[in-house]
Amino acid sequence: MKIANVIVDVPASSINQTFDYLIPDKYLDILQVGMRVTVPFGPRKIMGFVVGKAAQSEFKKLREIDQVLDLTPVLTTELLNLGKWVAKNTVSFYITALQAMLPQVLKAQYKKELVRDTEEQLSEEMEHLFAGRDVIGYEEFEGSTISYYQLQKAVQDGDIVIKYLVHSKITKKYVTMVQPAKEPYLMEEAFQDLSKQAVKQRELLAYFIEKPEPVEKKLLLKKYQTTSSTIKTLVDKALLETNQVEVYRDPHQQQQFSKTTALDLTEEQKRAIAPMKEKIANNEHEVFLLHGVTGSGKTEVYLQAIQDVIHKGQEAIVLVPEIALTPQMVNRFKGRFGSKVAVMHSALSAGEKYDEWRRIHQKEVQVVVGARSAIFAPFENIGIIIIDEEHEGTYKQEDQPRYHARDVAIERGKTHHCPVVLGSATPTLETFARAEKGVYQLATLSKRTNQKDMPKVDIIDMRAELHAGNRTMFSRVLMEKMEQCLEKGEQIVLLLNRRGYSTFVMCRDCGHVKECPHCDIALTYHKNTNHLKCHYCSYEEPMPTVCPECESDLIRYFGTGTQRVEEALTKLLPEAGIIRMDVDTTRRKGSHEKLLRKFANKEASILLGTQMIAKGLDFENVTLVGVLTADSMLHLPDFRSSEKTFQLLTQVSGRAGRHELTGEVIVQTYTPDHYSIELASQYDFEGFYKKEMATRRTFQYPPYFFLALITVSHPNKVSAAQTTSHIVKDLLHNVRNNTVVLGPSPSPIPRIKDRYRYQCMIKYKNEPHLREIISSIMAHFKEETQKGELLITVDMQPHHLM
Ligand SMILES: Nc1ncnc2c1ncn2[C@@H]1O[C@H](COP(=O)(O)OP(=O)(O)OP(=O)(O)O)[C@@H](O)[C@H]1O
Ligand SMILES: [Zn+2]
Ligand SMILES: [Zn+2]
Repeated sequence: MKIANVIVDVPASSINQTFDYLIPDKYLDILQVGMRVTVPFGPRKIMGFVVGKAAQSEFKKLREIDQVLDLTPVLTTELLNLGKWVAKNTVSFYITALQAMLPQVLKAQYKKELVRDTEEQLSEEMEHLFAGRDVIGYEEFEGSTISYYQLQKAVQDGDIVIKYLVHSKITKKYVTMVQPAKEPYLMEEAFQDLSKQAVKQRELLAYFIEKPEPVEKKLLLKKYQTTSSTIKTLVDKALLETNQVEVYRDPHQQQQFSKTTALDLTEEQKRAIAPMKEKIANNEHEVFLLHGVTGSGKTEVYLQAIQDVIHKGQEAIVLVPEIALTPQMVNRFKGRFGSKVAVMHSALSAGEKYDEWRRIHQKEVQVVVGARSAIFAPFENIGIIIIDEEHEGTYKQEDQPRYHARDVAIERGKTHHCPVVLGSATPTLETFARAEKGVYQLATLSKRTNQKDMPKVDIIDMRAELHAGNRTMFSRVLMEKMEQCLEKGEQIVLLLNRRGYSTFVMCRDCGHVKECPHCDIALTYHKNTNHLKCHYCSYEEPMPTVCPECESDLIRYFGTGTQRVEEALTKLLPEAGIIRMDVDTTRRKGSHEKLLRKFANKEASILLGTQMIAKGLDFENVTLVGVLTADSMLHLPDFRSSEKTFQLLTQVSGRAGRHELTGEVIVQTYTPDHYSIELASQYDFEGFYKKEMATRRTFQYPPYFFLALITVSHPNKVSAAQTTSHIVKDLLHNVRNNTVVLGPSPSPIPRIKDRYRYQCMIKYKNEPHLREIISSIMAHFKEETQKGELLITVDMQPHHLM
């Protein structure tokens, strides 16, 4: 097999095919599928992945692979296939999909070194190469006569470890360890021989006679108040030896994890977990929906299912939404499984992410807890995949490749013959519908583990407040409750949902919101033209000056930021400490955690924040939850706005009364009788599901129809519009009769970075060749897109329609 099929890193064109390269002799024995290589491509050298090997090529004049970057594959065959699947499903490039599976640092060039990892004698040539050192540069090996195959063998035997030294600032951390070089009795002898004046040397020897184990040099020096030269003297006398040991940057190093053990499950939990355990035991794939109210003990179910998987020697992937990946959450997994757990989330530095990835790659851990991209963890024997809060939008990647982690999870679950558990108090309609149909198996937890009822929710009509002369953003009831709460020394969570502010227009007198007559979706206010527009069907009208319902002139788009709320609150309740959590206060690394810790330590009574405070938090002293404006999301130009409102209200209500103290929730709104608010206040998921499903059916939205969104952007507005209408025409030619093609219409954000954006939406029920159709339409514009002016992006199953 002298030929390698390589996918090259050129995503700018339509290059989705492999290129053949000759494998130079020196790499013949070692090159494996899944390794990264550099290859000549035109005048340049670029990176690529080896995705196959062959004995022959249909091409005559092949160029040679330049360098092989890995000695062990970074992508398994499963991941290579998965990459193909992702590329196909999301209509993106294979190379882009492969890149998405690797940590940032493996997408770049890096330097390597060889680290000796055994005390045993290496082969003669190897000993010669290392020449008494523990670490040597990879170039030294390449300059030697030792073959790649010999090296690979030594690596496989665990005698030598290859470490990546990344060019950028991301480097590994080493510490120097000191240990005795001789048997204890010989050390004793040496101690006796030492002159009495050599106080420090004697102290160090005495230490190692007592404790003949490696110790970190830094600690040793500190303990005995001495310098490196003392150690060096003893090393020169062959009494001590030092070596470099790599330490993984453990982001959770500082924290203590108190060990937990499995709780006795409640009857409901037992019933929920039983079929999962069965599937795990039998290596069978199945998708479960674990539908459990907030505080019903879903996490305990995950933990005990994972326990089974670990027992079997298999691995588990747990996905958690980014913002819920708090120390609290991590502790629950580390507390149960200790060092078997790797954590992957975006707050880690690139180096830390790489370290965690490598711990997975080297099978040093069996569980990974992480945000979206952790779904690509390079495990090879997966026993369960869990997606907590499965309804969360962050599981959809909003960038190429636009995959949904849930889809990838199910695909991997099939390959590994293992169960996939989707957990949520408020599953998406798509998921719940599948569970109802029996495509997924439903497991329900209907009660809180503390045996308490869900906290009572009061809906406050803010229009009535206004009419009663209260122009603040806090209703009288909320003020009163907050004061009572503070008197009792209990804590408050206040949610200000900022998403969507100032895009929709509402009458402050009657709560009327302008909606599109054809789509039942709020119109978006366009400041530059002073018009209201619908982004689904392009309908538009001028911004009204008075409310069409009640003729009040208080119709406007309004905005309230967390900062303003904080200021107002400080004036009203000067004695209450307030912690504000929003994008501004959590930008710095670790600040999110710090703020939560402060709140947990009761350094403040009120936690005020955006939706990032709605998830996963579990504070026993929180008895009051206030939602300042429940409607703010309701009128976004998004068919999921009711669903998102219902989810958010349910989640945030779930933060109250999770332990001994009884909780209470106040929801302020201008539209108190909107079904998503009403039903959320009654914790009536099924009621909401039925109502919302009917709406979706009427307006032809998921889960009844699938969506695909094509966005075209171009610096020239006319070109963008024309290309889009060209695409619409092409689509209409090719799709089935019951498929709806909408557009061209301007994107909700009509211009980004001086590019004009138009979109076309496809609503379809069954269109088996849609991806091919779209691909071929895109190929039609290949020349233009290659020039860089025109950009066409495809989002299959879009989550946001921006
Ligand atoms: N079988 C059990 N017996 C006693 N306590 C339990 C049991 N299972 C879970 N708990 C406790 O109940 C509380 C709520 O459980 P958990 O946080 O797992 O619920 P959840 O459904 O994941 O909640 P949320 O969706 O709100 O995050 C936790 O403090 C947990 O330790
Ligand atoms: Zn009005
Ligand atoms: Zn419309």
